[in-house]
Amino acid sequence: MVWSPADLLWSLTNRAPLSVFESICANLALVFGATLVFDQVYNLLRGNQFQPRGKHVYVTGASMGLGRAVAVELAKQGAHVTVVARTESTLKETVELMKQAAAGQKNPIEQQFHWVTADVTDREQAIKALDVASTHFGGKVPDIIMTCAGVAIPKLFVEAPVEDFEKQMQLNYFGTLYTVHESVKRMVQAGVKGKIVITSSTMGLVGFTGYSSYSPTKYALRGLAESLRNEFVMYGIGMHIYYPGTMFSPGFENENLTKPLITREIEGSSGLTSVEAAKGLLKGLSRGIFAITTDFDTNFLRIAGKGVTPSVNIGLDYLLGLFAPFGAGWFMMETNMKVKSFGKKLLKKDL
Ligand SMILES: NC(=O)C1=CN([C@@H]2O[C@H](COP(=O)(O)OP(=O)(O)OC[C@H]3O[C@@H](n4cnc5c(N)ncnc54)[C@H](OP(=O)(O)O)[C@@H]3O)[C@@H](O)[C@H]2O)C=CC1
Ligand SMILES: CCCCCCCCCCCCCCCC(=O)[C@@H](N)CO
Repeated sequence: MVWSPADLLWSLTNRAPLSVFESICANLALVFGATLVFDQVYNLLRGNQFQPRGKHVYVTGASMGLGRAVAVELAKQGAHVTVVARTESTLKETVELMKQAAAGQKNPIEQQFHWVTADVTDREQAIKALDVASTHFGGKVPDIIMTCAGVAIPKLFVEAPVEDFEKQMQLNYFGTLYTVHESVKRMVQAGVKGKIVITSSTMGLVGFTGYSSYSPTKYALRGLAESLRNEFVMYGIGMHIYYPGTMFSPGFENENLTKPLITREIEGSSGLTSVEAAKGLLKGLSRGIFAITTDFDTNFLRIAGKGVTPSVNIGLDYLLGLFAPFGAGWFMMETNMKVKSFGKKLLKKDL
């Protein structure tokens, strides 16, 4: 095997040739190392792909949780931000937090912070909110749209009313769609090469007990993002999708009220604060990543189910992808076992 890159390098040391096994390992290590270096160099050459300073960013679901944290981080980075949700009082709080965050900047610019109340599941309200947000900028559509509004109502399938399925699809999918559709139409018309960032979930990459009404809404967003990423190439509009894992937010506290114990057991207790998640999301955007993750498990699931989604790091994704089936198989077996024993207790009979 003296012809392979690793063998050639090794031969420079004048030691006994590598065995076939050693050679394979060494070559894999070389590819692995090379992709890491390539990724760093590529990122350096490409530069920062997300510069919100002086841009107008429109954030839905920004009265608390992830959306609020994103808005505050953007304020720190010098963006003009319009925050949208249904509750005036908490939106005003977000505006205050943004002002405080912006005040701490090194080279502050004159920034605008606005709030608009709207129920984004109502198409007319969603469109009107965009109009209102634009009025402060001479009628110009925002440069960057980030949709964070969403809800989870975890329950066992047979205990969940059909209304739960409808409600979550209406907010998570259509609530996102209405805003994205209207804003992109305006961007195209005005020739704005903007960016769209939508929020899915780990549950947009995997499904398990308790999330039958939620997971499909987040998978739907994946389909939307995948289609639009390709379509927007013709306009120079950037499309991104964020797959957060657990975030300790007001929404999370709320969903835990209905969450079956088995669902908690499967999902575990680790998670990020909304601020950590928001920072991770913005970092992913600055690297120009299409499918953004901020935790190990979700990144693993992204790689395991990659299909024809653009890579984060081609070599690394491919290498980790070699191991993905083992992790996925393990997770599936473990989860099946957990659910089976949960079922025995619940139904008090053998399944
Ligand atoms: N927390 C988690 O563990 C995870 C969350 N996600 C997703 O991340 C996103 C943010 O989650 P999180 O921060 O926990 O959510 P929160 O419930 O904490 O916040 C949700 C935000 O959306 C707004 N909102 C809710 N309904 C509407 C509506 N009809 N119209 C307009 N705004 C609305 C809320 O404000 P108001 O009530 O005032 O309208 C609030 O600002 C969601 O899409 C969620 O599905 C994904 C993975 C994990
Ligand atoms: C090597 C093993 C790899 C497989 C790991 C799979 C782990 C799954 C953990 C799922 C955590 C759920 C997070 C999202 C929850 C969510 O979206 C709701 N909380 C919404 O608010």
